[in-house]
Amino acid sequence: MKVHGKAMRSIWAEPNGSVGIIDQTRLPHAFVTLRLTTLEEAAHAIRSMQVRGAPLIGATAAYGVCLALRVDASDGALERACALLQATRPTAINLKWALDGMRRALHHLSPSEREKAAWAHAAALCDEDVAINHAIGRNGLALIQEAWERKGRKGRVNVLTHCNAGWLATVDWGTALAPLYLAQNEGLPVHVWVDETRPRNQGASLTAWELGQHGVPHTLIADNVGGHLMQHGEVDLCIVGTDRTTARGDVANKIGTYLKALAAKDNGVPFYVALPSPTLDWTLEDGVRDIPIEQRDGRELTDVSGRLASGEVVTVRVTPEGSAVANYGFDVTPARLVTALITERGVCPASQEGLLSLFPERRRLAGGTGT
Ligand SMILES: CSC[C@H]1O[C@H](OP(=O)(O)O)[C@H](O)[C@@H]1O
Repeated sequence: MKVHGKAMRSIWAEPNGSVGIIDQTRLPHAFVTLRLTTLEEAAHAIRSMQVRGAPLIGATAAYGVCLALRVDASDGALERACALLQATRPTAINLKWALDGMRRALHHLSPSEREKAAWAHAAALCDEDVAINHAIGRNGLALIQEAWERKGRKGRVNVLTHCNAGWLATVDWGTALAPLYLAQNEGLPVHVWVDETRPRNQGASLTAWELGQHGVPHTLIADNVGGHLMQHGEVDLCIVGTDRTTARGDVANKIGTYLKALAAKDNGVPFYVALPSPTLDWTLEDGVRDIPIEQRDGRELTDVSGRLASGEVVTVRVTPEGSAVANYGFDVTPARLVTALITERGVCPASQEGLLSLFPERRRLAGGTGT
């Protein structure tokens, strides 16, 4: 997507063998890029959320393996790199998907062949992500166009989104926001209600920023406003991302998504999940029971960062000393609350049969290991 008019991706390989990323912890107050040169720097980038978003986490892990193999391309080094990267964050399945893909691409090669093959596989993974997301954009665009027709092509189509499932969460285009970018490019009058998404404020800091860069009309709202807007007919549809979706359509996504889905169900508002196939966990069915939910440092809740009038960015504490803090990063929306899943292969019901209709090659695995 474009940053200050210049087209760029969220991650890229530099000619000197380093990996370029956008430091998302600095947005929206500063646009800073970093160069990762070691496995440890790649792992830190994921752990610290300099990069975040399920697809981008996977891409960063793939490049982290490349950086590791430059130092040591032995079987042991490959396994140690995958283990270190896998341990960075537990919920997004794309991490495991990317690392499993790197292992499959590399384990049969001799150590001397591995680094070159790793860089090629990581690059191909990134290109595949861009193509998947653009296809999700096209499939989601049709839903926005249908909403526009339902409104008699009057006013604007109001879409609510939670957290950041935009191009910053992927290599490019985004998942939940891809349909909005395509709608904007088509001249459809869209408007986005952007949940701020406490405590990390990915909506306020990232979604609002990237929509603004692309000129997409949007309004930032507190996390608890969405239900009120739905009650008053101000939301035509919801589109959110996912970090892991089970074989029967249960959706793990940023904390608070489940509550939005409940409000949408109660008000008859379509609730869509943009789901790239690498984010599907075919080995699980019951997401509430089985998807691991990340718990992060309580300081993400007790402290907030912001920019002073002087331009200095500071961090301040907003809670009393001594209060216990629970910082759950994700929740799981049961499939029954999801109107449909927007995948790169089309839109389907949030169900095992719905997913198998788009991914029939998985039918032989359904009910088996699923991998
Ligand atoms: C397209 S994946 C976006 C997904 O990832 C976010 O989580 P985090 O920012 O903690 O990596 C959030 O759940 C988004 O929906």
